[in-house]
Order: sequence, then C-alpha cells, then structure tokens
Amino acid sequence: MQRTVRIIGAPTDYGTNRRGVDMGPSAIRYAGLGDRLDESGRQTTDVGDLFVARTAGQSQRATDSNARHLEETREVCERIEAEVKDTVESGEIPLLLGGDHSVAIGTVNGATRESPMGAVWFDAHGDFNTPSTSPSGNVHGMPLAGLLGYGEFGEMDWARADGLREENVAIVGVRTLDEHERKLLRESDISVFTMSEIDTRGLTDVVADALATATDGVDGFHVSLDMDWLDPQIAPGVGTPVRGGATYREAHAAMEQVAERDDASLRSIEVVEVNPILDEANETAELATELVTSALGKRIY
Ligand SMILES: NC(=[NH2+])NCCC[C@H](N)C(=O)O
Ligand SMILES: [Mn+2]
Ligand SMILES: [Mn+2]
Repeated sequence: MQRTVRIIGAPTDYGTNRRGVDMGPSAIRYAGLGDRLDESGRQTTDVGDLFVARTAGQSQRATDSNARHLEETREVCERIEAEVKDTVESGEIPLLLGGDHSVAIGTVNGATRESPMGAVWFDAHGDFNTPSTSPSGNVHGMPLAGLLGYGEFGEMDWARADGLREENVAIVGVRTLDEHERKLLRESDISVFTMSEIDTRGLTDVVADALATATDGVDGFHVSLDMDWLDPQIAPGVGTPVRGGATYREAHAAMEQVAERDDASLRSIEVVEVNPILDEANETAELATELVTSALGKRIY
C-alpha cells in the first residue's frame, strides 16, 4: 500500500528580495496538483497553507542585511517543522509547497526526527551561503548551510538539523556558485553533481549516484526540488533563473528515478521557488505539478 501524501503550503517570500514566490502554493494547486496525484493512484490530503505573517508595503524586500528576515523565516520554519513532523509520525509523506527555498530548513527539521537522513537537492545553486558569506543577504541562498550548521547557523538550533548527514547530501544540476560558497562546499562532505557532469555522464547515471549517496546507511531521504534546476526556457517563473538547466525529459526521468526507490524510504519532498508573477500563464507551476507527480509514482505506461 502506497502511503498517503499530505500537501502543505508555505506561502513565504521572506527568503528573497524578489517578491511573488509566496503565491507559489496557490499556483501549484491551481495547476491541479491534488487531482493529478489522485489520478495517478496516490491518496492525498491537503491541509491548506500554514500561517505566514504579511508585511505591508514594498514591492521588493530590502537589501540591507547579511540575512534578511531571519527572524520571520525562523517563525515560518518552525510551523513547517511541526506540521511535517506530525505528517511523518502519522505515516504519511509530507509534500511541502514553497515559497522560497528557505522553507527547506523547516521541512528537513520536521522530517529527520533525529534519525539519520539523506537529501537530494535539485538546484542550479548550492544554497550553501552563510550570513557572512552571502553576497545577497537572501536566506533562500543559505538553507543547506543552515541545516548543516555552518557559520553562524552553528548557534541556531532552529536551523540545524542534526539528523541530516552531510555525507548523505547530494546537489544535482549546479551551474552557478558564489566565491565563498564554492570554497565552503569543497571543504564539505557534500556530493556536488554539476551540470557539466550531467553533460558528460548523462542524467540517469548522475541521478543514480545522487540517490545512492542520499540513501547509503540511512533509512530515509528528502527530495528538495528547486524549480530553477530546470532550464528557464521551460521554467521561466523563478526568481533566480540560470541558463543551461535540465530539460523537460531529463527532469521527468530524474523524478521517475526518485519514484523507483522503495516507497518507505522517501521521507519528505518539497517543491520551491515557483514565482507566478514572473511566470508565463502558470507554466512553471504546471511543470512543478507534473514533476512532483512523477516523483510520487506516476508512470506513462
Ligand atoms: N534557492 C535559490 N533560488 N537560491 C538562489 C541563491 C542565489 C545566490 N547564491 C545567493 O546567495 O543569493
Ligand atoms: Mn536555486
Ligand atoms: Mn535553491
């Protein structure tokens, strides 16, 4: 029996200066997420959106600190953590809809339950800045460093997820890194699979390696799907697009490889960075819906 998927919205844009990504959960639901999953044979429940306090005013967030809105991000992530924890404890699979990528701090903290866990992070970026290395001050560029307790995050219990094992973390699709971020990643035990490696070895081999990394010696893994992993031509609705991303077919193939893993080992999944304001007729949200459905077991035949 396949486990039920619990859909949880986290409509936050506190982690980025480009606003609009807080509308991601609506756009993804509007694209038919619940129905698509039901049609594929997956049972679902949708608990709606978690509370995210609105701040009035500016069309873009300020750009004046090392880690902007960290306090608001903590609040949102603690709510996510509680809901995800409850989901995992009740035997369901949490499907978290972002929001910017800072939500991952909540999802992974809720999913680990102190038991060692791995993660596959599909992303154009490393998300491995710390407040002192970040060139932008955007927390969505920091969640992996936060979860692994790097830099200032070492002191932040709410961000660090002690169950996430660094040697079981794989990033897939990387094609841009900030200077200090690159250095810190090289010193870490994270496996980084760049877009160039995908070009030379092929996507299937790379994703097989990433999944092997994420599941080796642990009893569960998390999937973090940043929509900027994809090429901006097919996923234009993201705040930090980078040319040269995964194709439509590569992305589906990767998600099907995720689904081929034992259903019991998938601890949690999230899809983030869908920004409807930057999108074209909701195509990025539709693609997010398709990919998540593939990852949760939908097959062509
Ligand atoms: N989740 C994301 N889209 N992250 C983008 C991060 C971009 C850049 N590395 C930064 O720190 O600002
Ligand atoms: Mn990214
Ligand atoms: Mn990201």
